[in-house]
Amino acid sequence: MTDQAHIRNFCIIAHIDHGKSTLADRLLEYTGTISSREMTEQVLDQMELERERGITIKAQAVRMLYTARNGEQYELNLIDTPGHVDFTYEVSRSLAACEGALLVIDATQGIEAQTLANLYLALEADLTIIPVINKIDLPSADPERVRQEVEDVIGLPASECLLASAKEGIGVSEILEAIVERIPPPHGNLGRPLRALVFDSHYDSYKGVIAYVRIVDGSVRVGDRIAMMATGSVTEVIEAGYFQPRMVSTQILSAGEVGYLATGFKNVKDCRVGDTATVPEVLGQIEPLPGYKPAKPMVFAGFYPVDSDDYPLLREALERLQLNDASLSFEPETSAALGFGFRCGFLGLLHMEIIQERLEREYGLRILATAPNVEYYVTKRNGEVVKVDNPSAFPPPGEIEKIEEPWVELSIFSPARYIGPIMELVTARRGVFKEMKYIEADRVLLTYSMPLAELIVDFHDQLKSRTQGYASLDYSFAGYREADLVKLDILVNGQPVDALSIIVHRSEAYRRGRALVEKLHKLIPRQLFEVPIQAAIGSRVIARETIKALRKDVLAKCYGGDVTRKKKLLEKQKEGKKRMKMVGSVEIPQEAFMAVLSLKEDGE
Ligand SMILES: Nc1nc2c(ncn2[C@@H]2O[C@H](COP(=O)(O)OP(=O)(O)OP(=O)(O)O)[C@@H](O)[C@H]2O)c(=O)[nH]1
Repeated sequence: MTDQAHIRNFCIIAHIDHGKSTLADRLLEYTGTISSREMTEQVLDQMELERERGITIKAQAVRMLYTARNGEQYELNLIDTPGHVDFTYEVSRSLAACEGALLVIDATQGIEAQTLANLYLALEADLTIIPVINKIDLPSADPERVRQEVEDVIGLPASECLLASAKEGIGVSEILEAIVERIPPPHGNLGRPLRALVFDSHYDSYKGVIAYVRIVDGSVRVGDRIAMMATGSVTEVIEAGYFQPRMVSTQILSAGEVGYLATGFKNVKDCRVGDTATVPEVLGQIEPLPGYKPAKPMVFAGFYPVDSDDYPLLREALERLQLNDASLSFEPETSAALGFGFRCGFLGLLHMEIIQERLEREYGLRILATAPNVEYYVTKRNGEVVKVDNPSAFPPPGEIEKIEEPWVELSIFSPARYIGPIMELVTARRGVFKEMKYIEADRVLLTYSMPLAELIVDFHDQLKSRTQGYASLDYSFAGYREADLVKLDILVNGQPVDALSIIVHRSEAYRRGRALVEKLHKLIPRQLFEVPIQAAIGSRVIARETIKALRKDVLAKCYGGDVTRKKKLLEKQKEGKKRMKMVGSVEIPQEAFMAVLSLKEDGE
């Protein structure tokens, strides 16, 4: 147990790729927490997937011991924060466990959308900010320009910026000194009943749910009974400790400290991020720590096993992933076209991709995913309000009084020369311009409101391609607004394919219907008979294409001679079949279900 005056709790916030993980590694190395021999590429990014994608998904905490220039030893707790907009809430809870933050900015790039988004979160949490200008070793680094940016945009004195190269280890000891000198120690009340903030949790098959906690008041010992204030769940602490970076168990964690508690809970739902752990005796008598929000999925998609025998396995896999991920939701759904599957809810598109990849990689499942959509509030003529997270479940048009859809507030950072193309893109997506601010002579911050549904349809890729990769973006949920939306149905061979239905703005319906039908015409392979593809609103067909019947046998062109070639062709066909679904008598490939996602490319 360390006295609070000798504890510093901090995190590192940065835009993606500005060097957060590399700097964390250097700090661990410099403080001897981990020797360079033990050093794996990036200690804090544990999951294989994270490493491959170069992003951090789960927040973690590492304790370092550092002897400062004043001769005293400090316990420095570094809390890692997730680096993607889908995980803003998790970031905010990690920040709430700290008193200070290193704000890492790439000396060649300057401030980006997430630099600011994270900074605002840190300021909301009242953190002391230490700006660190990283990558000064690069020839294109311009630390003076970034220093000025920090002063002009963020409002911190340019003189407070530290210069560093995480890669070369330059500036690391100055950063550690600044952490001790500038970040205030925690001021918890040791004499009060326990209040501990859960800033992350994960499920361990031996120890149950491991909660990552910041002890705000009081203390907790192994064997103590604890209660979660939001969920009301009660358990006994099986083990307590901290990460260095491996788990080190201790008997007690006390006010100001950061560590883990093995709770024995069987599901992270009992121990949610943002909840407050206390002692059961005071439940209902003391205030929980502020800021708890139950995770709310924003993006929904149907997941169907390609092989319908895999349905029970898919359920089991989703259940297991959910043990570890309270923001993943799923419930069974049946599609006339795709059979039995699940409607899953995610925080955002990246979250969805991660889950799909894990199902395939860790559970060997082949999944057919429908195009993602948002959740609508539909008010019916009879006054009833229904939440609809699946386009095929939309009430018939005659029953609908009004429809509301989620909006986001969007900020985009870009060189000024791309303002035109960005404006065009956002306007085409029903975005509403709010504000433009010049950061420097040639860089702007543009703010818009936009429907979330428009953002999840390849917006990010479009933005990148229109700005040659220079623009960065961030968004936050900004409530529901009424919209004139219609359901677009797709009929293949005269049969409506429920999993291909999408919700679109009325003014866009014709264009989108046309584009979708054309795309499907290219994606659905020819069959032995003619297949009409139609787009319809209600019973009105607005677009049609016809896939001609297949006449020749694929093998015919091999003239029977080349056996290896024949084999290859058959292999290829088999490969293609893997992700096909028979819908009525027509085979539809996975790409067809995702076609709606890339529709805008051609249209705009
Ligand atoms: N030249 C140079 N490269 C650096 C420096 N710091 C980090 N990098 C490189 O920049 C890239 C991104 O660094 P990371 O540490 O993974 O960045 P990050 O901010 O953790 O990225 P996310 O985990 O995606 O948020 C890597 O290729 C690093 O090797 C530096 O000081 N100098």
